[in-house]
Amino acid sequence: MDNSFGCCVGGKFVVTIHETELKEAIHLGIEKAREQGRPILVSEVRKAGAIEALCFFDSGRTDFFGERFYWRDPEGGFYIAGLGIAAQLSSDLAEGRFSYIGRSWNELIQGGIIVNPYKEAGLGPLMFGGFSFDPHKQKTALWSKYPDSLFHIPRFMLTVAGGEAFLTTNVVCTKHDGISLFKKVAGERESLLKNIGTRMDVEVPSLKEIKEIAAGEWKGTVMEAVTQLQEGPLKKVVLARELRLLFESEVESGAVLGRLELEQKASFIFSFESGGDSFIGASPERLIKKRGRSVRSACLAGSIQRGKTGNEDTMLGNQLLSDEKNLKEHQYVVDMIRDAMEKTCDSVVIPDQPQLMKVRDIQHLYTPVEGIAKESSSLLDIVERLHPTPALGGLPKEAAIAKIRELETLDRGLYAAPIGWMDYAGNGEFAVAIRSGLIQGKEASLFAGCGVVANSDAESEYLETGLKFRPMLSALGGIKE
Ligand SMILES: C=C(O[C@H]1C=CC=C(C(=O)O)[C@@H]1O)C(=O)O
Ligand SMILES: [Mg+2]
Repeated sequence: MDNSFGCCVGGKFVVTIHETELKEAIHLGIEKAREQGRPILVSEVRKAGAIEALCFFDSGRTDFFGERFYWRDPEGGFYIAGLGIAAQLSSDLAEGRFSYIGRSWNELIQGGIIVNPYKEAGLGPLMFGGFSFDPHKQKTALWSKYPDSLFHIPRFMLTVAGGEAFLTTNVVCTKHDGISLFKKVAGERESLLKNIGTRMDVEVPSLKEIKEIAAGEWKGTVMEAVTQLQEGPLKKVVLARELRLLFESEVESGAVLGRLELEQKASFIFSFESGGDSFIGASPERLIKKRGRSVRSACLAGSIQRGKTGNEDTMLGNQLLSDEKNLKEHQYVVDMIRDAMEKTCDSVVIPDQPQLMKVRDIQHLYTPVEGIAKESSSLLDIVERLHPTPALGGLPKEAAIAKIRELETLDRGLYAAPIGWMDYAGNGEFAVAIRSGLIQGKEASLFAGCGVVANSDAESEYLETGLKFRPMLSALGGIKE
């Protein structure tokens, strides 16, 4: 199989650099840091010519390995790629973690010097990262590189929006810095931009082995959950399992992202590196998008396979639209999201009936949600209200999380959790990090779960999780077609 993907087209990229603005801004930043006795964030945005986001990501492969992130939205027109860490917000707090990160972010950007003449969201100072699924769950070594809340403010970031590319440079100035800080950052930027467009094709290495982690035990857990769901008061609980993959050599996330981009056109594509590990995925599920006060969310739950022919696919879709078990699984999500959105929004619009969302490997029941957020509701306030929706946790929320903590052997880490970004104006977007995996050198863990309700069948749920592994398995060369 040919696993190679070229990512840069056109060969030559010209980026015009006017250093004066960054130089002046850093100079001012250092002065301000001395006056105020605290660090000052400096951020400069400029147009970047025709650079592809994945190309930019790949060009940081050596110098910024372990400090990169990548994001593409499902509409396909918006990309961000970050290299290096200008600042980091992290915490293992379990209670109040969303507001802690929100406060830390506001402190960091407060009084910052921002040179950004453009109107687009996702430029200038921006934090990218995520929150673990359940900060109360006992941690294992699997997720040791990711604190429960982890956000990076990149040194360099490429944003592609509305067909144009923008380069952001972020620097935190302290009272101890001098003008050598500018020289250092400008030098890094110059060598970064020189590297773009000269990358070699990267390949996903051969897959040696796929280990199913405790599949039999997992089915037993589903049956146990079904018994408890029949007794009430729990209505739904989402249970997940893991595959562990072994490769011939180290997996380069740029190669995996290239394949996900081609294969999963209707999904969010993301990657978030920390300490040498890389959390990566292709999620079809939006948690929340915010632009100004306009917000969008999605109810996504209830699943069936894709058909081999157009007719079969339509038939399966119709079957899903009228299947009692899946409709129930879906309705719990709609009810909870409506409630969470009504608490944080002035108005909310949700259609009465679900429609189908078809992605390459699976089809889902899908209900879009739109609203106007209250003046006082920040993006993170809404994330906190929504996470986890019953598509990832269950219903009632707290009881379901506690049940997962008790029954599931998997350490979910960032799987099924909010991953995304927020800029300095409060715009941003979080997806639910499903159809995902954690790459660790020559190994990777993949995760998939399913909504268990009182009339679930363990074998069908097992097969459904099999479908949900496919996006990552395929990108990693684990599906021979
Ligand atoms: C928990 C996952 O999917 C959720 C999203 C869509 C459909 C789901 C379902 O039908 O069970 C799940 O709730 C996963 O992919 O790991
Ligand atoms: Mg399901």
